[in-house]
Amino acid sequence: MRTPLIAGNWKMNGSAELVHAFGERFRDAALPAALDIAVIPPFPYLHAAYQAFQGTPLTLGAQTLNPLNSGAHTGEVSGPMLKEFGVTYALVGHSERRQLYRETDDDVYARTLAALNVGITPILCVGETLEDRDGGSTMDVVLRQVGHVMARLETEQREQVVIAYEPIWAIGTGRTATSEQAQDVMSGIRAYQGEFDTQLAQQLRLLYGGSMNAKNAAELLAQPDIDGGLVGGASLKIDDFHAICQSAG
Ligand SMILES: O=C(CO)COP(=O)(O)O
Repeated sequence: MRTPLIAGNWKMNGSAELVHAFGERFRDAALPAALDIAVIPPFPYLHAAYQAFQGTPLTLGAQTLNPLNSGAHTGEVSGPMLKEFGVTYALVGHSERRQLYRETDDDVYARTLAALNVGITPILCVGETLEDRDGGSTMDVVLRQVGHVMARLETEQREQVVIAYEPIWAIGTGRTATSEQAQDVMSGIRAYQGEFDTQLAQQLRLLYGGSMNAKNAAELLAQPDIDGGLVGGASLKIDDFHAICQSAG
């Protein structure tokens, strides 16, 4: 049985005030019993969030991490630093990092290892462009991104990874993948994992991301291979994020 995970990626948004509001709101919120929830704010808010989320079901995630533990890398943040602030999850390979910051599949692999090495659960983000989809190469692109990381990990490492399927054309556009489109790709990812290890494939948590909101979450989350959501814009609105969490029941 896979425990659903709803993760809110704030990207370069939010405020200290919003962190505190989330802590307050989720302290006594009605939520499904079996549900993991993560809030993934920008780095400067991690400490405040760590404190504000004590006694709530909210766990913390980071939006990226450097593959190294320390060193002369101005502007970067490492896995051990994140671990000190109680970070449970780290996004790796988000399409915005791949596109805007030129992260390659090798970079994504290195970041995945860095997270695993400090006991942080990597959320490996994969997804195709509209051009890929229109050209019929969605599955090739997605499985290349998945395989580049997963095929190089040991079994015990692979067990720790969460995969988020985020079609790039659905991110921030209001154009969600239909539940059938998402299910098709996500069952393909699970089947691919099954080629290595059937038990692992059954345990693998798969999240959908791309314009998930309070209205469409229930239908997406009802798909057999969708175990949760990676939510962008709607994760900044407390009521909407709470409603999405409730849909995961
Ligand atoms: O990129 C996303 C989450 O990582 C999705 O963002 P939106 O929910 O704003 O489309």
